Amino acid sequence: MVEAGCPPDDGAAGSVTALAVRGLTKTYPGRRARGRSRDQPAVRASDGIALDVHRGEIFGLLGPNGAGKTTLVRQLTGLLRPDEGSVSLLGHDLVRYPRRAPRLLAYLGQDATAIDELTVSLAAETAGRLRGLEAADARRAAHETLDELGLGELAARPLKRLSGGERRLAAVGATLTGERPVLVLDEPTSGMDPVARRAVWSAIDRRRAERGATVVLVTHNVIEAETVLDRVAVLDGGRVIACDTPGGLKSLVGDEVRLDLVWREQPPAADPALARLREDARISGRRWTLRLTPERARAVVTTVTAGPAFGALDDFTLATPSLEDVYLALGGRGEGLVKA
Ligand SMILES: Nc1ncnc2c1ncn2[C@@H]1O[C@H](COP(=O)(O)OP(=O)(O)OP(=O)(O)O)[C@@H](O)[C@H]1O
Repeated sequence: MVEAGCPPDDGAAGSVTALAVRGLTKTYPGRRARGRSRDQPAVRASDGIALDVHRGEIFGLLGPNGAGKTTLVRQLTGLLRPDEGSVSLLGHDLVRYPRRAPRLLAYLGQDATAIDELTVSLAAETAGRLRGLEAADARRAAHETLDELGLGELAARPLKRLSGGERRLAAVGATLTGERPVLVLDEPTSGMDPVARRAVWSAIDRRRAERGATVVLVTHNVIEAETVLDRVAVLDGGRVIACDTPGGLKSLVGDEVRLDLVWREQPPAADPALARLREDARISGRRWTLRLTPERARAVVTTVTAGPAFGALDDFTLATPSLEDVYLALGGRGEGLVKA
């Protein structure tokens, strides 16, 4: 049975709670349509969310488009008022005192157009100043962060003249300049190439390792979620449908392995073994994805590689469960979780 929430856990002995969320509920009101278009119904984007994030933890929010991740983080950062529920960050009640949030956390939203006119270095320096650094210290801190992220060469360029990935990296640079005990990052690496992504993950990890920062992070990227996060809450329809370590979540799907069969064109229709497999497969274009016990997977591989189907097969892979498999096993819609 999967818990519908991520309540206090006793797993991390001696851990201190940095963020405690209880009963968080938010409904966006519906709109009456003018003219001929249809009315927009109200959307319950947070539906009784409970979470605890420990100090020094990198905690992920994973889920498909529209699951309610951004709505949740905007409430965690004091930017959006919940209808009901509580948010306690480092002991501060952020529903009652939302203006305390900027002193406690650095937030990277989904789009950071407000700093588009600034140069990369001025954006970071300004962020440092806003976080209370003296001018010289802000300049030094900005310089260090930009170096750390490999942004030195772009320092004098205005953000609006950068590529999408570069701009996102510059926004991360501004978010990480000047210390805050908590980082809340909404898809920090979206649009970035692998080098930039690695720089971002190292920079985040360094803040946790050297300064004990707590990180709450929204991501669509399943691979990232598996490698950098200590715990993950999977959201769907405004609810936490699972919450655990990546390893703990994977154990929900038992020892099943995933078999992907990619066909050149169409698999041989007359093969009865394939007809049975087709019933169990998730089919996407030429790809069939099956979740099987290791024994059955071995038998299927033997059948398709030894039989007449082999000639029609372009590629096949066997893999241990990923968080994407967990998500599908939990009954999610299986869309919007990107593998990269
Ligand atoms: N300002 C708004 N007014 C009305 N509905 C909204 C508003 N913002 C979000 N929603 C709806 O609330 C739900 C949750 O949206 P939210 O942006 O929190 O999802 P998300 O998980 O962050 O999605 P994505 O991965 O696409 O960024 C969606 O159904 C969305 O359409």
